[in-house]
Amino acid sequence: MPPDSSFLPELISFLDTLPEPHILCDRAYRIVAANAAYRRSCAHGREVVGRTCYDVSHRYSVPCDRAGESCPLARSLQSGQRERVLHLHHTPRGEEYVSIELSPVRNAQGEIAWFIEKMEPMQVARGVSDHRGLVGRSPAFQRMLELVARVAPSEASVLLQGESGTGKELVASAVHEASRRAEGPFVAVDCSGLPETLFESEVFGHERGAFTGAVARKPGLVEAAGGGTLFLDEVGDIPLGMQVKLLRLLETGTYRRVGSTELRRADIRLVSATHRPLKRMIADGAFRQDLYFRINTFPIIVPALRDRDGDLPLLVDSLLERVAPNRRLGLSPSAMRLLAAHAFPGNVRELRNVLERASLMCDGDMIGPEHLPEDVSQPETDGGALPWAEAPQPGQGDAGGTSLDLEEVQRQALLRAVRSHRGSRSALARKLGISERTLYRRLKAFGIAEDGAGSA
Ligand SMILES: Nc1ncnc2c1ncn2[C@@H]1O[C@H](COP(=O)(O)OP(=O)(O)OP(=O)(O)O)[C@@H](O)[C@H]1O
Repeated sequence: MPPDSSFLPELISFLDTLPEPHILCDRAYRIVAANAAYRRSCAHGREVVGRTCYDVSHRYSVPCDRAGESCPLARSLQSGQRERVLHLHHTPRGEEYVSIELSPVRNAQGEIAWFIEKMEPMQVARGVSDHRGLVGRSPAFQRMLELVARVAPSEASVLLQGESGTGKELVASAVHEASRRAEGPFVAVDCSGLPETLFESEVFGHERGAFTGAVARKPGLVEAAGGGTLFLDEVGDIPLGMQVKLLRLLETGTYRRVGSTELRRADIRLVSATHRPLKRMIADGAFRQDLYFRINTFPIIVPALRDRDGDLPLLVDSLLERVAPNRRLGLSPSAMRLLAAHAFPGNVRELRNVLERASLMCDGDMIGPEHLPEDVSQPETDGGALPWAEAPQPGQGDAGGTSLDLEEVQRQALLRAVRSHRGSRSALARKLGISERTLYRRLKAFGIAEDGAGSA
């Protein structure tokens, strides 16, 4: 029986009033109508009615789930309810990430006959080379981005976990940009560099005369982030004494400036990040469990570069645009092969450093193996490239869960790097794509001496 379409004119005229792009599809994936917002921002003069959604958005000849992607329509047919996914869509502006919400519409017999598809372009990430923001298209990257798209519109506290240099700060700002607070400020605090007393006055502010040197009243970072997002980087480094104050802020939404009794109301959304194993720190008494639950409403693992299959060429193009914006630099196939064989323990930050150095070494337009640093261009002889494959991989082995594995991988890799390195500490830091201060901190945290002493 053909679906009852008598109510379609009313439905289409309702869709026309909605500000976001919407299309109406039938069960055979055919587009029955597109609203004014879709025609304005997505169609650009192309006729889409009568064509299938997979043809228009993906240029596929078969539905997405038969082309290896998740299809919200098939999922909605199965679940009988609303479904959301993130897809890379072909648009007149090139390929874009689009957050799709698909709602089934039932006919008089109660059967699903139509689907309303709402599409919201996600501006914070690109699947093609770009000179700013997050880029990537690997499955691991898309899984992470889908979580960002899901959580961003809410007020939930987000905890980003991942190795150093994976782009946690960029992901935090993507959460902010895709949220309702995007017009407000994004304030980042590096918790690793702040001793306890300074932390309190920096974060909560202080009154004049609150302590020696407090010559004027100063608003804190919580106040500066009002109406926006507060990003606590390296949250695992917050001293225990301060953790309780942060917990109180999150539980009551209020705080006091140092030296003041006045209770002030905070208007922030919290995003935190760490490369440290918080669960193990809780067991060791170094991190409060109650605070952990407060900051970790929505955990997101930011994948390591080695887990982002196929993203390397895209990242290389984007980062070359960033490090040498006025040149049209490319990579020779042999240089690309060397990069692909390298383990990148310092992740995207290390890749960026390698490319920045190569761009300075290369006078022409083509970066070759000779322009790459030795540990990348001569992996076998150097021994400095970190043997990640030999280290325990996240998810393998012991009972501590993801964060414990992550820490063990990092410890092992650092130990090997220190033992095989023949040079200064600053050279090692450069090679790993981290600052000397961060290297020092890591060595201390992992109990590794500078000569590589420490249990394997
Ligand atoms: N997906 C990505 N696309 C483009 N650039 C990226 C991406 N991920 C990381 N970068 C770049 O890599 C560098 C490191 O990123 P970022 O500082 O956000 O890492 P991090 O995980 O916060 O590091 P840390 O743990 O040491 O603070 C930055 O220059 C950032 O622009």
